[in-house]
Amino acid sequence: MTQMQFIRNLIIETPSVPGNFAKVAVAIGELKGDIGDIQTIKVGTLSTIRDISIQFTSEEQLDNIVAAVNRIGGGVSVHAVTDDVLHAHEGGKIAMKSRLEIRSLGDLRRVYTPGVANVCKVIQQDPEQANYFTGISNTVAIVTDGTAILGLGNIGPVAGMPVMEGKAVLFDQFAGISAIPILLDTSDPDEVVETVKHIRQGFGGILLEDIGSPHCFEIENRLKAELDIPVMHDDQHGTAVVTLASALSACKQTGVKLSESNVGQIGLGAAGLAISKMFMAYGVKEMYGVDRNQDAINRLRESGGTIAGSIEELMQTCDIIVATTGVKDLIKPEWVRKGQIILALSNPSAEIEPEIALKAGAAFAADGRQVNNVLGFPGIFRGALDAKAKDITYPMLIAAALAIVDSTKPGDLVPHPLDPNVHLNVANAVERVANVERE
Ligand SMILES: NC(=O)C1=CN([C@@H]2O[C@H](COP(=O)(O)OP(=O)(O)OC[C@H]3O[C@@H](n4cnc5c(N)ncnc54)[C@H](O)[C@@H]3O)[C@@H](O)[C@H]2O)C=CC1
Ligand SMILES: CC(=O)C(=O)O
Ligand SMILES: [Mg+2]
Repeated sequence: MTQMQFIRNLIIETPSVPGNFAKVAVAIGELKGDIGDIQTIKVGTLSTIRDISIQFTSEEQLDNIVAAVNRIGGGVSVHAVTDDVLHAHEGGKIAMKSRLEIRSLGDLRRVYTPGVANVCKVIQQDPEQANYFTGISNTVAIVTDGTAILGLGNIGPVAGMPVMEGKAVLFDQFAGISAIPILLDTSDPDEVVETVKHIRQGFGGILLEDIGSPHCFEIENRLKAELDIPVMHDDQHGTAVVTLASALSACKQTGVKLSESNVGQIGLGAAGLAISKMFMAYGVKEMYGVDRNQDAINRLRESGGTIAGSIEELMQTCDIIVATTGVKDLIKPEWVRKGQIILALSNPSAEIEPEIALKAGAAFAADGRQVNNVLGFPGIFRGALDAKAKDITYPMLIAAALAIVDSTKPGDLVPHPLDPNVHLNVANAVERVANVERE
């Protein structure tokens, strides 16, 4: 279980004289507060008010930060501490909205009875017409049992709902896909598969999310085999796509060949095993892995990977390190070798913070905020739905990874998630491959 990360906003007044905000930033930084967005709310002749988002790990740390800023004096003071994250979730983040407005009786008769009956008959006679006269083919179910919510563990599907709603927001905004969270009160593979099969006809695709290992493997394999619509466990394959892309970009920029590199994976659960398989499918010199769970180790060995004796040994052997354990600060800075590429991807807290890894000698370092499956899943589903694909295949995933590499600016590991081009490029690449596969 990771140490919790909190985010609050401090409303801070400083004199409108250069240098005062720097004092505030230093006070926050010295107490290890991580400054995020800074918004200037008001610039007066005498004083300026800013809304500063900070990330921290305990209430005590927050109290100390507030006290330190207030101690600066000379007109610097904290006016309020607000919780913008909780505020943003009030009432939930998604809602079912009508695409049509009913302004007249005529509208009512077209949208609902009696007009709608004719549309029902059209679909009854030719079920394919549902693709045109309903939103089914553009709707994805986000299915979770709540057993591996981020790195928070088995906290249940209701506690995980904010994550599912978040994924639905990303589907909508980055790919124009309607997504509906489905919270399951069972983790039994037979029951999960049966339930999803029973609801399948209302959806164009199924995204499995934060379903823990090992039951996620059986659930995904069976659903992929038994359903004729795209199914993808995002924590496995969405993450693997983005991880491969970031490793390729890092290699490109350091002149290293991925095919000649040793890659090490720490944590061989849902994300870690899929990442390892993706690297092996792409072709690396050797794929090493480590996990505290013997079954997870056996799964990597059966897939063709090599088992490292310990995390330290893996760090000594490998050029590229990926970690998905959910354990904050698991990687010690003294284990980092000069020139290594380190992707510590656990959310909400990384196995080693990028700044620490870079200071310890890494050539590239990133965490799960940057290298995040948000860069993959919206475009992968957009492409698969547009191609009317019946499955999401390995070639489609590799195409998605290469599209992410092509969308990455020189000097960066991955594109910015708000860059609409990345989602469009991923969608186009996936659709192209899906169309070729169907021919
Ligand atoms: N950045 C991103 O896009 C993504 C990040 N993740 C993160 O990866 C983490 C794991 O997620 P899942 O793979 O879904 O969970 P999981 O529960 O399936 O896998 C975690 C694995 O780590 C192993 N592990 C835990 N502590 C360990 C230790 N001290 N030493 C060695 N192995 C250890 C466990 O035995 C397990 O096999 C989470 O924190 C999640 O937020 C997951 C998906 C996407
Ligand atoms: C990003 C994500 O899917 C996770 O951390 O579980
Ligand atoms: Mg997840």
